[in-house]
Amino acid sequence: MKTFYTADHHLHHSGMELSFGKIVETFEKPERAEIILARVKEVGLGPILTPQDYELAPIKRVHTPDYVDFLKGVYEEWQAAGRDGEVWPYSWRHRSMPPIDKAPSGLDARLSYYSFDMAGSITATTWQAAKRAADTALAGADAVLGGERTAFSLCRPPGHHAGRDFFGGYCYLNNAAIAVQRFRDAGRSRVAVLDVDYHHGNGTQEIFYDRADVLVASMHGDPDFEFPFHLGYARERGEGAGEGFNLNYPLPSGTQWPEWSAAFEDACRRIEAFDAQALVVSLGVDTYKEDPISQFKLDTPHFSEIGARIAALDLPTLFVMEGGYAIGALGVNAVNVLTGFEQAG
Ligand SMILES: NCCCNCCCCCS
Ligand SMILES: [Zn+2]
Repeated sequence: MKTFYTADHHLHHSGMELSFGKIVETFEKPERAEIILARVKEVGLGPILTPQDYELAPIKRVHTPDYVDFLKGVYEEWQAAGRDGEVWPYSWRHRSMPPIDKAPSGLDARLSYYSFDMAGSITATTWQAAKRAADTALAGADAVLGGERTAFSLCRPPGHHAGRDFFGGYCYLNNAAIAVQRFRDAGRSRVAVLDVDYHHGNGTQEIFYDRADVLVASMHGDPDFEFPFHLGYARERGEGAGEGFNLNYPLPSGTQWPEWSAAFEDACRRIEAFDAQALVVSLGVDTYKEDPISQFKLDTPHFSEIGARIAALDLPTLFVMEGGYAIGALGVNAVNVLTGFEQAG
């Protein structure tokens, strides 16, 4: 299996995070990608390739031009406003407020408009890192389109919380969605997304919510208690042409393998029935029992079983790295999915 990776991910590193009332080092740190890369090498998964520069067109097939322009230019605006440090939004629309349908002009107002939380900041080089993560997903998609049965896009920063025009949850560009659209633009008429990250893939849901050509399935911490809180309920099944093509499996705190795998199996069966021509897996491994910010109880061998079951879907498959914050086990857990896939034959 080919792995696509670029050291350009180091260009994004939020200096801090507000976690349960304390300023801490961000959980989404560069070391994450390095640990996974080391494990890829240790098991001899396959060649490690640097993605080319895909420019902006494939990104703008998913994200709005104004959002892309915003992400690209916001740090410069921040500096022009006489500010240093990192760019942080700090206010968001409440459900009681009337919606606004176009971006305001003020810097802080646009930061609010183009985000939904303050899990991560925007540094002077975040845009570059996010763009290269999208390149990494595109290179993986092109490898599968070129005939590879599967590929691994070791993306950082992650992407599944980013929507058409908003960042949040450590995500800025939706790498998995950009890969899905790459498959669609190459003529794969139906593409499935399987989001196994602990958190609901709210960005991916939003991007494909009104579409029947992309089936999105996510099993995750119930939004009644878990980030991203505001959505991820089973009643959210898509809208318009997309009705029935969005599958949410919210699960309770403390969920263990039997319950998690039952939801996962149902999602796999729905993907089999969808008759997709390609599969994109949003590979988060924060479902692990010792993940510092998550509440599920999967264990390291379970990640091999996840990979084996995905292989049984018998689809051209792209794995796109998302979350996973238990630094000690992150490499083994993430790569177990990939070796589990390969060993299933
Ligand atoms: N500060 C602790 C809560 C972190 N909230 C954002 C979680 C994003 C997970 C991305 S997979
Ligand atoms: Zn997550």
